[in-house]
Formats: sequence, structure tokens, C-alpha cells
Amino acid sequence: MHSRCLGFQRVTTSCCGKAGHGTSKNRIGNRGEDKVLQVPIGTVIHLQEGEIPSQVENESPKDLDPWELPGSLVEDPALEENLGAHQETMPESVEVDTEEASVTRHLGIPVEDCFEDSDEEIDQIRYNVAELTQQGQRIIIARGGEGGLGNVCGTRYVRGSKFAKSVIRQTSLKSMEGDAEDEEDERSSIKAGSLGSESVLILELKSIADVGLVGLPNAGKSTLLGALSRAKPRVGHYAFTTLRPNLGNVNYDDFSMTVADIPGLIKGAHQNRGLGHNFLRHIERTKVLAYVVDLASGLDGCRGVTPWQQLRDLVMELEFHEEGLSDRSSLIVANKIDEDGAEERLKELERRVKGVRIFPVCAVLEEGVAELKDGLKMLVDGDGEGSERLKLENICVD
Ligand SMILES: Nc1nc2c(ncn2[C@@H]2O[C@H](COP(=O)(O)OP(=O)(O)OP(=O)(O)O)[C@@H](O)[C@H]2O)c(=O)[nH]1
Repeated sequence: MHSRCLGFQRVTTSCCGKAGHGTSKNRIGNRGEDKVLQVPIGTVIHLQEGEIPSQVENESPKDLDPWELPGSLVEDPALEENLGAHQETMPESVEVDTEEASVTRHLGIPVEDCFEDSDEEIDQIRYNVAELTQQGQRIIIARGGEGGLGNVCGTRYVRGSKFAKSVIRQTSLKSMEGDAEDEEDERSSIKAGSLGSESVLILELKSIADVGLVGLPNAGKSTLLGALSRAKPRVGHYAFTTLRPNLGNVNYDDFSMTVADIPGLIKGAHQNRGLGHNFLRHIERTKVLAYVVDLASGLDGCRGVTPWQQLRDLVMELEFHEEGLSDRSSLIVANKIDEDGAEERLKELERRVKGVRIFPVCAVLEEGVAELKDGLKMLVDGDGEGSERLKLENICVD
């Protein structure tokens, strides 16, 4: 398996071990042993080479953290390099990617380094051939080799089952009905097991959560997730404490929802700055957005971005990544209301931003969290029609 980066992995797999050879006394060789690759929920499969995957029965779910890729996952070192680049300014014009461009861009940072293959091979990728959206869901991505046929009584198998027929067709026995007694012929009629098929896949991890907490680094998203749910994400006073999304369950008497704390967003994320695409793609599948802003940012003469500018940057990044990404039910969490000067900031935020509800919160002290939970429930439970969206034209930054 080749690991490229969190979110996208290119996988070459021959799904099963080689099948066993047929043996004397009419024994069919064993099927090759299954090779099982576990992936997190939300994995989308793009096919570069091989058969279209086929669905099989669901298995009983295993306790897998949906965010963890089992096995060794090598994070892309290019990401770490990018972490320092978050002060960059936005370009004046941005091209909207096609899906193909998006996937190859995700895969290659730059494309040539990640994909040693030619453009022609990239052209052959079939996108979104399968999706794993449920616990225990299984699909076959490559077929195992068929066991070799034993000698003597090939004909009995032909009469017996479909399986035997297909095996016989594939192995093209030359003299199935011939001299069963002839020992030499018996030996020559023993067939080798065949190799399993091979597929080259690109696995893309997209998350599925009811609510995505989006905000600049240090806005307090992880702290808020801990206050909303029993999740215990890492909290730090430095940016990018959260390197991959944390997920929490928010429970009500008659209802529950999943909330994802999505790693800190920065200007230029759509160009893969900071954690870039690695979190933007998680937002694609969240139903509701909760924009978390730091009310205290830039107060007391410290460097920082005003809450209204934070919101503008966030919406722009989402839209640059994918047009319409911000067009979903939203609310604003005005965090750190406990800080000096934050109340005045809140009033100004309410003057400058229209169209969505604003919930003042102190995540560390869990103040305002109950009201926020009610607000989130209304959006998640509703059908989304007519609910509030944060639009650029409704944010006044001047
Ligand atoms: N005063 C105050 N500080 C807070 C509040 N919420 C969070 N913080 C602090 O803000 C800092 C950042 O909090 P995090 O929860 O790690 O922020 P984050 O948005 O998850 O940060 P990233 O992981 O960089 O995305 C920590 O030092 C928190 O203790 C709050 O309501 N009031």
C-alpha cells in the first residue's frame, strides 16, 4: 500500500493470496486467502485500474474510530511545510476545479511528485465508483484467484455447480473426459491455482457529520466540542492543535447528532495552505455549519483578526474550495465572551453580520452551550429549506 496523505491514499492491491493448486484425488486447490483493508466511514473510491468494486453483505460493525485509518498512515510531509504559510493573502481570481483536477491536485502536491504515472493514466481514473458510508459495509475491490482443479473427475464438477463450470471455463482443461485411469494424464490434468486480480485505487476520506465546527486556528473549536459532547479533543493555546477532525456525539432526550471539529481554517486553505484540502473536504458532507469566531482576537492591541473578518475569510475559503460549499444551514458561535471587551465586540458583530443567528458562548466555562445546542438541533432536525445561510454580502467588514 502506498500512503500519500491523510484523506487521499493510493492503494495497489491484489485482493487475495494466490489460490492453491489442484491436487490428486480430485481435490480442488484452496481459494487464495482474503486480504481485508479496513477504511474509515466516509471513504470514497476512485478507480485507476481494475474492476468496478461490487457490494457484498454488511458485516457486523467493528469498533473503529471513524477518523482513524487502520494500519500505518503516512501523513504528507508537504502539509507540515505548509503550516507556516498561513499569512498568505488570497489571490484575486480563483479557478474552480473539476472533480478530476481536484482529486489529482489532492493526490499530487505537486502532482508529478505524487503520481509517477503519465497524464494518460490519470485520465483513466474512474471517479466515485464506490462509497463506504456505513459501519461494517464491505465491498470487493479485487477477486481472489480460483483454486486449481484436481485430476480424475472433472466431469463430476461440471455437472455439479456453477462454480465448477466457471473454474473449468477459466482453466481450459484440455482433456476433461479423457482417460481418467491413465496416471500420466492424471498428473498433467492437475491445474495450478490462478493469481488474484489486481486493482489500483485512490481512496478519499470524506467525513459525514451533522454539524461541522469551522473557524480559524485557536478560535476554540476543540474546547467547544468538548463542552457540547463527551469528546475529549486536544486543546492547546497554539494554532493547529487539531490536525485531523475530532468527532463528538451531542445527545438530547429524544435526539442525537454528530459534531465534527474541523481543523483550523486559514486564508489560502483552498490552495492547500495550512491543513488545506485535508479539512475542506470534510465540510462537503456536513449538513450544518457552525462558524466559531474568537471574539477576543485583536483586542488589547494584540495582533488578530476581527470576528467579522474571520467570518468573511471562512466563507471565502469554503467558496473558493467549492462553489456553494457555504450554502447550507448555518449559525455563528461567538466564543470567548468571558474575555475583556468581548461584550462590545459581540454587539458590533451583531451590527455587522445579518441573516444568521449568533450564539455568545464561553466554551471553557460551558456558558451559553445549552442555548447553542438548541439552535443546532433546530437546524439539524429541520429540512434545511429556508434556514439561515451566512452570505458574504451580509458581512460588513469596512
Ligand atoms: N478565554 C477563553 N479561552 C478559550 C475559550 N475557548 C477556548 N479557549 C482557549 O483558546 C485556545 C484554543 O482553543 P482550542 O479549542 O484548541 O482551539 P481550536 O479552534 O480547536 O484550535 P485549532 O486546533 O488550532 O483549530 C485554548 O487555549 C483554549 O483554552 C473561551 O471560551 N474563553
